[in-house]
Amino acid sequence: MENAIQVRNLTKKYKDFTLDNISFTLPSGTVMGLIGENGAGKSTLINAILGVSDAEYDQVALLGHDLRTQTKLAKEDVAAIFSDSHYDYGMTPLAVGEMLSRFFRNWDQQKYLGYLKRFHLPEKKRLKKFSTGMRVKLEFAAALSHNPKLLILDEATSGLDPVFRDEILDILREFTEEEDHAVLMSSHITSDLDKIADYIAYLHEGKLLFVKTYDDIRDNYGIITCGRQLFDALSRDDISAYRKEAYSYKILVNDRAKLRRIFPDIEMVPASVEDIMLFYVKGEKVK
Ligand SMILES: Nc1ncnc2c1ncn2[C@@H]1O[C@H](COP(=O)(O)OP(=O)(O)OP(=O)(O)O)[C@@H](O)[C@H]1O
Repeated sequence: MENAIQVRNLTKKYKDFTLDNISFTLPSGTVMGLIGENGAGKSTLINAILGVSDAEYDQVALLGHDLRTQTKLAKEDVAAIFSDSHYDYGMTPLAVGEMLSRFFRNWDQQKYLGYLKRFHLPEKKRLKKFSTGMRVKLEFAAALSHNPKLLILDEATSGLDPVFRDEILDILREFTEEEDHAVLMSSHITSDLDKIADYIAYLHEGKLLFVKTYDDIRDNYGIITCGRQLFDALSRDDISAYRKEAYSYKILVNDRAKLRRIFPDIEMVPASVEDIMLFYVKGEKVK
């Protein structure tokens, strides 16, 4: 299987922030959710991968093409969607389609008109009269109609209502059924990622804390609630992060089965992606 995205040792420095030596791979045919608190560096990473902002790196390859030496090829089959439209607000959807048909060799006008209808977007209304959600829907219609192989979404779904978000998740699921397609999506709506992500990449304060399969997270992470005695008895290696409460500890662990073997009576529940974020941001870190 080819990789849709390959990033090796990417660093981007701002005055007060460093995106620090990021490496990861997104295999084709899969969806990766990029999570992290506000200011963690998600947009900075996405912009660097798209070549929108410059960054230092050993390698960035999109759909097998090197971003530095094969820039045009690398970007050709990539579509990026953000949380608002980047088209001129004086344009209508038809004018946007007309413009894009000249720009993209794979433009599919019938598909585009189909999406406008499906998303209830008036063909001849100017974008300035659209709501933000409608403009983002237009971005999806446009992005999907030039038949990209890699979709990169930066908080693209956050302003959308739950019904349409659900429809978009269905569309993304269909999209990645093609084995040479892939999606990288940053989102604060972790329940969406629960429904669709094959991989979760977690950025925290400019560092990539982990890239794990969703199944690994679901099957192995857990939260233990216990007193001081058990907290002290646990190996530090088994504690990802913890929170001290009035009379107990809440501990994020990443190997439920192992702890269940050692402490059969332990009070432990599975941890969601959101739980993991909360522990890393608000909890004490052991490692
Ligand atoms: N052009 C810039 N110049 C200086 N600093 C910047 C610039 N763009 C972003 N930053 C800083 O980089 C850090 C990461 O910002 P970024 O937008 O990548 O975070 P994010 O994870 O996408 O956050 P959010 O969830 O709020 O969208 C922040 O501290 C931000 O202030």
